[in-house]
Amino acid sequence: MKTQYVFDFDSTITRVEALDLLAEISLAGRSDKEERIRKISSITDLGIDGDISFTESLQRRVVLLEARQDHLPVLIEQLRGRVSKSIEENKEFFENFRDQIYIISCGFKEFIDPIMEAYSIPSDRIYANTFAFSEEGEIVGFDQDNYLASHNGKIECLRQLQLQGEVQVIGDGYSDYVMREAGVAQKFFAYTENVSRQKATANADHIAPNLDEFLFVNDLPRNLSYPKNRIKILLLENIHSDAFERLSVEGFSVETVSHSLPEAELIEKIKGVHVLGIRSKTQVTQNVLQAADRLLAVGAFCIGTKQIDLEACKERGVIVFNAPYSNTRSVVELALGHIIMLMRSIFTRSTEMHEGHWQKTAVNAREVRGKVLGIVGYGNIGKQLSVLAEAVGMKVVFYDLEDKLALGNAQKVFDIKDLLAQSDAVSLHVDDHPENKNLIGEKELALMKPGSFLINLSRGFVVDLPALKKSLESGHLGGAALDVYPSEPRSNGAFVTELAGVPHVILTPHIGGSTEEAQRDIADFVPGKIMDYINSGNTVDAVNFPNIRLPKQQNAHRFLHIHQNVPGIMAEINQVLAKYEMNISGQYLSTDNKVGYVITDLDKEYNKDVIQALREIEHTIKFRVLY
Ligand SMILES: NC(=O)c1ccc[n+]([C@@H]2O[C@H](COP(=O)([O-])OP(=O)(O)OC[C@H]3O[C@@H](n4cnc5c(N)ncnc54)[C@H](O)[C@@H]3O)[C@@H](O)[C@H]2O)c1
Ligand SMILES: O=C(O)[C@H](O)COP(=O)(O)O
Repeated sequence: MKTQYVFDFDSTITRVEALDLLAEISLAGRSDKEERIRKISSITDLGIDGDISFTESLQRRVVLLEARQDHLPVLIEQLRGRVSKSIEENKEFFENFRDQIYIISCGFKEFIDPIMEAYSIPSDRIYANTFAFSEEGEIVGFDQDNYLASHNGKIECLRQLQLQGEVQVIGDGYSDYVMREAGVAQKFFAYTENVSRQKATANADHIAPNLDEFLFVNDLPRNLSYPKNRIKILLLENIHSDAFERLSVEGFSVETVSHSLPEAELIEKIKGVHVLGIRSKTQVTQNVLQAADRLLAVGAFCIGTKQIDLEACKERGVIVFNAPYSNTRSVVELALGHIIMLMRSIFTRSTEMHEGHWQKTAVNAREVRGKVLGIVGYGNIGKQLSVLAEAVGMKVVFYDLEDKLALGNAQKVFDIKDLLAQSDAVSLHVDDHPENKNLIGEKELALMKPGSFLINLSRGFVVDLPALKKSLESGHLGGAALDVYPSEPRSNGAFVTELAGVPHVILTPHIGGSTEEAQRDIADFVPGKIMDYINSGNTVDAVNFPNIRLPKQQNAHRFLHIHQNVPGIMAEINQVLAKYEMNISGQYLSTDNKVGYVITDLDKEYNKDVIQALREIEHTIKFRVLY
């Protein structure tokens, strides 16, 4: 016997309560509109939660509505645009299962019928109230004899239908779950895509945040192979709330933690997580990855990615994204600020003022105009700094391991020693490669011009701090500004550094990239990349993986196969596809020396056994089906 699916309408099929919307239309332009709408909404809720009888709720609302027949076409038009997103996306389910679907609603057939007609559900499968009109076309009431106009009317309505087979109710309110409670339905799915009501979720056999989840649980044909709400995303380190917002709106289940987690805690927390979001503090090690049983992607919500074992991620088919430019400008502005503050002895003057001492002097206060700025590491940040420093009149020299185009009037030097010897300020912007440890040590500091300044906003391990302290205390270096340290705390709180208390030293707590603009931009950029990968398989801008931009596919299935790059594997994949007579509409491949990533688009219908066969191919790392 076939399962019968009984859907509620308001706030389930549609995102809104239709009578609330009707009130907006019928009361438009009235001075008491807001007051009446508030009353109607609260009466709606009282009825839905079962706190007053439904008949009473309906009567009171109809009086307040003062609606007319000619308001209904406007309402229907607006409702068409407010169908729940996942219901719209699974229209085919309604078409294919229309003989097993009923709508039982305490709303009104006058607006439900035309909406459901577009979903192939005929009027005779829709059970709802009907309006009563005056001769002038005013809505004056409703058919009081309809079961659905009375308290617990849905129970009686469903009982009268005498449906055979299991009856599943999908709805958001009290009147829906009581059908299961009364024994006329066997299962109740609390539908929370639009509203989550405590009484409904507490009494549900299953909570369905969208129709995809309902279809997945019932193993019914659906638009998405895996519901998005089942994809768990863990965001650590106080990532900007826009990221949470974007990913949640997309339908993913997102959890946030305000700080970084040590390895042991992350090992526990990572289980079942599909996407991990971190910043510069969280170490994604082999051990963490071993525990990560569902991990598909890691998002570094920053520039640096050396905190992540990129190779181990790749070997496990875990794609890593970062935000390579989002905070570049913020770092540059702070670096320039540090340079100016050091040249003018601003922190010394400011400290004196805080201690109640007025010291107006030009000693050790110089303009930056005409001074030489030495930039070590002429990448994204180094280049931007070069441009801004020249704009304030500095002469720029730079040193990079790679051959780089000099911007503006900047001069390339071929040996770091030349840069150190001629610069009034040296600013470090090298990447976080381990070989850069102690790039600036005792020897390099000794080569710097007497009275010059060192600025480090790259990585803490790049500078030998005891050597820097010695150089500053000896009076050789004029001052320093540090934003990064060899060891940084996981969360805000106590911090100790040997540079504390040393004069002419500016210390900032790794805030180069911590501006509202940068963090907002990162929170937009990285989730965009993650969603692109999860939803369509795109790996454009992945840090550790072959990059591939895929075309959008209509009416097709997409198989994503990640494998070790060994000879013959493509042939094997295609043999399997041929064996199962897959009709391939597109195939894309990208490889590097370790892994291969092949994407196959197929016609809608296919033999599901092919999935297992593809998974079983030797050297397969990960396999995913989209749509
Ligand atoms: N303080 C902060 O909040 C903050 C924010 C963002 C980035 N950063 C750090 O800033 C640094 C630079 O970032 P980016 O986006 O410009 O990186 P990038 O990769 O664009 O540039 C780094 C450049 O350094 C060069 N380089 C590496 N080692 C070198 C060496 N030993 N000598 C000379 N050149 C060397 C590389 O060739 C490259 O051109 C990174 O370490 C990054 O982690 C810090
Ligand atoms: O790599 C980076 O972008 C910077 O070091 C900033 O890191 P954060 O996001 O941890 O401040």
